[in-house]
Amino acid sequence: MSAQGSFFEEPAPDNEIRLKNGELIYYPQFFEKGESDCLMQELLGTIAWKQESMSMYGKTVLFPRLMAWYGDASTSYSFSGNTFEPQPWTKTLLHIRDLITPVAGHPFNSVLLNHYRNGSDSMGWHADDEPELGPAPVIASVNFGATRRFLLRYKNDHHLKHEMELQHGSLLVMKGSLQQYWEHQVPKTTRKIPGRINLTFRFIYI
Ligand SMILES: O=C(O)CCC(=O)C(=O)O
Ligand SMILES: [Fe+2]
Repeated sequence: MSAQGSFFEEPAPDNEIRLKNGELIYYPQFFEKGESDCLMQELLGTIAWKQESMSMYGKTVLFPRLMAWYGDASTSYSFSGNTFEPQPWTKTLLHIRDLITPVAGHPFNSVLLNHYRNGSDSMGWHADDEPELGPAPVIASVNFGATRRFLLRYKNDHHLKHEMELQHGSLLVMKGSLQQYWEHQVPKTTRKIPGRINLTFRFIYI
C-alpha cells in the first residue's frame, strides 16, 4: 500500500480493542526486554511495598498482594475504606510516567503500584470508578515480570467478557467509559510463576 493510501484510509491501529462502551489499547512490548528487567529490579528494591489491610464485615483482611502509592503531594486516594497519602515521585517512576504520557495522550499525577509475589496474589473484580478519577478516566497500566491474565466483564451482563494476557514490558491504556461499564480482575493461578509488578498511572482531580 502506498504511503498516501494508508494516510487517507487511516486504518484502526491493531492494538486498539473496542469493547461495548469502553476502549483498551495494548502495547505488548512498550519497554524492551533489557529495560523491563532493569525497571522490575529497580522497583522491587526501591518502592516502599506494604501489605495493606481493609475491613470487611467487621474483620480486618489483608490485601492479597503488596501495594504502594506515589504521586504529587496533593493527590490522596481512597478505596476499600483506605485513604492513601502518596509518597513523593521517585526518579524511576517519573521516567516511566514521562515515557507513557505522550502515548496515553493524558497527564498523570499519581501511580498505584501492585506487587503480585506469586500466583496466590491477586486482585478481585472492581472498576477504577472512584469520583476523584473523574467521569471517564484514562488509566495507563504498565506490567513487569510474570505474565498474568487480565479479565474484564460488563457490569450489567457478566456473560459479556474479554480476556488478555499482560506481559513483561507491556502498556495497557484503559479509556473512554470503560470504568463506568466494565469491571476487571487479575485472578489467582495455581501455576508456579515468578512475581509481577503492575503500575496504574492515574489522574486525580482534586
Ligand atoms: O494488576 C493489574 O493488571 C490490574 C491492577 C488494577 O486493576 C488496579 O490497580 O486497579
Ligand atoms: Fe483496576
